[in-house]
Amino acid sequence: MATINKNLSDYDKNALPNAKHFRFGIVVSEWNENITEGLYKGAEEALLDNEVPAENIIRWNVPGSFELIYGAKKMLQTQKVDAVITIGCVIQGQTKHFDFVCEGVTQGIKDLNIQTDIPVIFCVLTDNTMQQSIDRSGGIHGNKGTEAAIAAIKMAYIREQATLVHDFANKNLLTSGAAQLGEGTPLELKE
Ligand SMILES: Nc1c(NC[C@H](O)[C@H](O)[C@H](O)CO)[nH]c(=O)[nH]c1=O
Ligand SMILES: CC(=O)[C@@H](O)COP(=O)(O)O
Repeated sequence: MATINKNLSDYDKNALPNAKHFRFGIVVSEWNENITEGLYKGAEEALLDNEVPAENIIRWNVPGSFELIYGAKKMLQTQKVDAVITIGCVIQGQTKHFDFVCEGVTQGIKDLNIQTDIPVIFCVLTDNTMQQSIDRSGGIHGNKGTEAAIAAIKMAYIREQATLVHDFANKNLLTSGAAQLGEGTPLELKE
């Protein structure tokens, strides 16, 4: 389904996990800041709407979308976050630079998701025109920043649950390799 067939801002709050205890890093590109500020606003509002405390949202700015990769890497290495949202807007110019920036950012953020344990969300518009970017950062098609924040909440939850299951299994494996269910042993949420 293409963006024109769905509103990027639509989500069902009741279908989302509790996000109050999660910390989110948001790395924002300064290129096309009229767009990236709108994307950030959408992401921030969606996190706050889901009761994420303001102090649990850490924002860093970087010069351009290509620097989102390094900014996200240092954010997840140093800020004890449960997910990172990378926000950028790349618009086609006269040269092939657009292709290389878009490919580089896409591959770099993909690599972070493979090489680290923290989900990194791709909120980078790669548009042909400024109008397309306006339409997707709070315009007629909604806000991709909102979509990214909801994805960040869902992925932080998946990471939390996967960690619990992994730790539980490691602590309670029988010689057979089956997980031993202790009598009334509650799963303790990791700090
Ligand atoms: N043209 C756009 C850029 N270009 C700059 C690069 O992202 C990068 O900052 C530079 O090559 C130095 O490493 N960045 C965007 O975010 N959006 C553009 O449209
Ligand atoms: C994505 C870009 O770097 C691009 O907007 C720069 O414009 P140009 O290709 O005209 O140099």
